[in-house]
Amino acid sequence: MGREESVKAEAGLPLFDIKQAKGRVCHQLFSSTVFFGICLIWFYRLTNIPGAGQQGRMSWIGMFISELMFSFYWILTQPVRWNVSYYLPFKDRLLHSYEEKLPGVDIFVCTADPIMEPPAMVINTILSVMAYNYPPEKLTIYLSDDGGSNFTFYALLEASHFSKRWIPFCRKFSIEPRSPEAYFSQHFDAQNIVNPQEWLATKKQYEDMKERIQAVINKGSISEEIKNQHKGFLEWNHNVTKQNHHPIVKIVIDGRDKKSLDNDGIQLPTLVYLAREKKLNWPHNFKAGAMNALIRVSSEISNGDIILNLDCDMYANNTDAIREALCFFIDEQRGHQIAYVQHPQNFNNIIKNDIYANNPHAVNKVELAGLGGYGAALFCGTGCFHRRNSLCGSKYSNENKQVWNVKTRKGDKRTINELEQRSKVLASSIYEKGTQWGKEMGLVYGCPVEDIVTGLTIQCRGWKSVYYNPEREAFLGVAPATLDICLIQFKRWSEGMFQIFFSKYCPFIYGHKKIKLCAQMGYCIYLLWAPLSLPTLYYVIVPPLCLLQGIPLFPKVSSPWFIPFVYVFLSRNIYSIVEALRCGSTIKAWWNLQRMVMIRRTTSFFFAFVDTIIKKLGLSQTTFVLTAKVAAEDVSKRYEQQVMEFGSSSIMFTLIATLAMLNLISLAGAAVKTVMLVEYLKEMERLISQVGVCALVVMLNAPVFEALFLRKDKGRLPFSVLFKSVVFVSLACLIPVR
Ligand SMILES: O=c1ccn([C@@H]2O[C@H](COP(=O)(O)OP(=O)(O)O[C@H]3O[C@H](CO)[C@@H](O)[C@H](O)[C@H]3O)[C@@H](O)[C@H]2O)c(=O)[nH]1
Ligand SMILES: [Mn+2]
Repeated sequence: MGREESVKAEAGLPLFDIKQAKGRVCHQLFSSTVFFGICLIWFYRLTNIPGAGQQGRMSWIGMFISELMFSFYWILTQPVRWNVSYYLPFKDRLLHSYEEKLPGVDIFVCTADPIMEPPAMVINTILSVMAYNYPPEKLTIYLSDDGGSNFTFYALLEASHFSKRWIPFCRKFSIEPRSPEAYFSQHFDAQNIVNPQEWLATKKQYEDMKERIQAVINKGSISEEIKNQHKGFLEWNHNVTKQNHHPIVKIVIDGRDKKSLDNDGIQLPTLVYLAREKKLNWPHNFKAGAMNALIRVSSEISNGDIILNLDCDMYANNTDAIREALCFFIDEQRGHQIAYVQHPQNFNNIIKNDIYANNPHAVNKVELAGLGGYGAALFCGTGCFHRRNSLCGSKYSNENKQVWNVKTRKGDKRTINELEQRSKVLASSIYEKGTQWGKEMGLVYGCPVEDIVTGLTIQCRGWKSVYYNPEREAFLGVAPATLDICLIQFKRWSEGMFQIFFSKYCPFIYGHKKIKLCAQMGYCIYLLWAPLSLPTLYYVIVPPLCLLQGIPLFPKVSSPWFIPFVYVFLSRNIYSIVEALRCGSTIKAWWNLQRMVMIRRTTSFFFAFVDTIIKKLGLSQTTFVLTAKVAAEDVSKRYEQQVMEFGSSSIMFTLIATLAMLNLISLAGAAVKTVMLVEYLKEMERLISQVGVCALVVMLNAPVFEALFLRKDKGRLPFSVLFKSVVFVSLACLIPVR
């Protein structure tokens, strides 16, 4: 077949395929046996409540309620596991038949603080997306700087110069990934470098640039010499602070300009710097506000039909990612239903065995893929391609097939100044007053997980969404490298999600008849993280207390009722190990995950639960605690060595230590009593399950004990935490258990 003919033959073919994972029926059968076991446990709990006045009655009822909550949560996690689906794009078909019809793509990169998100990191993300394999005249990149920092602006200018060398270099040698930092930090075999001279020169230019940026930041101000190079610096008079400044919009590279060429004479993509206006005491709605300003400003400047949004640490790791994502949107049969294509969040700093469980293998490969199977992939805030229309609030309609806008910016005759002036109006803080922005239009305001709630509203307007998890990760970011940061991040997430559950957006109500019941349940796997803290806390507090006082909470080992408990416990855990291994995890990583799950639930989720209630009562306001993307040298070193980082006496750490100590002391107490008291020994057959539960908690907490007793480095738990935890545990042991 000649090219012409093959183009014709391919024109009508689907651009993507959906494959369902095998074993659905098997899984359902397995789920039903576990469910049967759960029912037996309920029955046992109900029929064996200690009588009024008997010791342990309240504790028993508490166990029953906790187990009910666990069971209910487990039920929520099942439907997604029956519908795991994989989406496969055919980018070659796109290449052959649609090259001229490619739509404009606008890429948004968000940053918010030049200290926690170093400009050198931000521009690596920018450079990686500028070098995408996509027609540059159809590509526009926007950097939203909520930090309003001239350092970030300066770094962006530097990046715009370096891109002239970087993009042709990437093209010529087809290099991957296209973030210079990530590329040059790979291990290279000298023989494999095609052109060592050019390679070295590019590397040198990159490193010089990095040094210049670092020098400016170290100095703490920008020299007059640099300021004279670009009139954009004039925007930063001494009134500009992070929280308070006028809107700044600068078109750094204008793709229409005949002079904006790279070193090979090829057009550069358009590059825009934006710092939306901020005023003290005026809500700016954090990232959601930044995204909405980006949507408006970009509609003025380039108005690409497709929007890719990225956090500043998420560099592009696959040059063809745009083309792959486009397959889903452009497909002639099903493409018009799709609002967004979400990629999983992957990180390039995951260490062996992943001590903080930053890479949730089973979530990425099973749960999210299962939700995707119901057409309700979550929007996770970064690594997501959107259809501009649907993000702006339009409803899905079967009739309106999108006509893609294939025009480039070339036809736009407005001057840069006109564009910037108009954009400033759109980026001013009063612009949204009295409009539907943050409600029906753009990202939804008022929630720390603006992404999840926005995704849900889009689906409830009739759109479908795709979860796409390609073999080669499309984006890689920076995962938290200390326990503290992890827990704060999970607190923000769990709090935001629980807020959604309690708001008018609760999937069971808001999504009723709009998304599938199984998808509503799937959403609640995450939305109900916070309340899951309660039964977990119960399970790590009450059994050890009861053990100390010799009150049994589980059936005897010889009783037939012991079987459902063992079955549910073993089947759940063996299943979860198998699932993790199949998703590419390791046993050690799985074990670390169990520890992190326990710690998150008893700290982050618990504080999130409390804070959500306080907020519901109107006592405080929504906040967004930014995740730091850099760590001190010794901290990073301990991270590399897989040593947990504590190093402070935060209230979360005190809670972790207290719970660990409680279980340890209770175990020790039980051991002493077994040896000393004959009656206690007789009860052992009924207490042994509790010994098991406590022992498990103690084993999971091994790194906590190490940090309390053994370590000498700065990341250990301070003595004050040990002291407080012992006091709390002693007090707890004095409480009479009912
Ligand atoms: O006022 C703000 C606060 C944050 N950001 C940006 O939002 C992104 C995410 O912030 P980060 O601190 O990295 O939060 P993470 O916990 O890593 O973010 C996850 O969770 C967020 C919701 O809680 C989502 O918005 C993110 O996309 C998702 O990666 C970053 O690029 C920030 O620069 C802003 O632009 N303005
Ligand atoms: Mn992040």
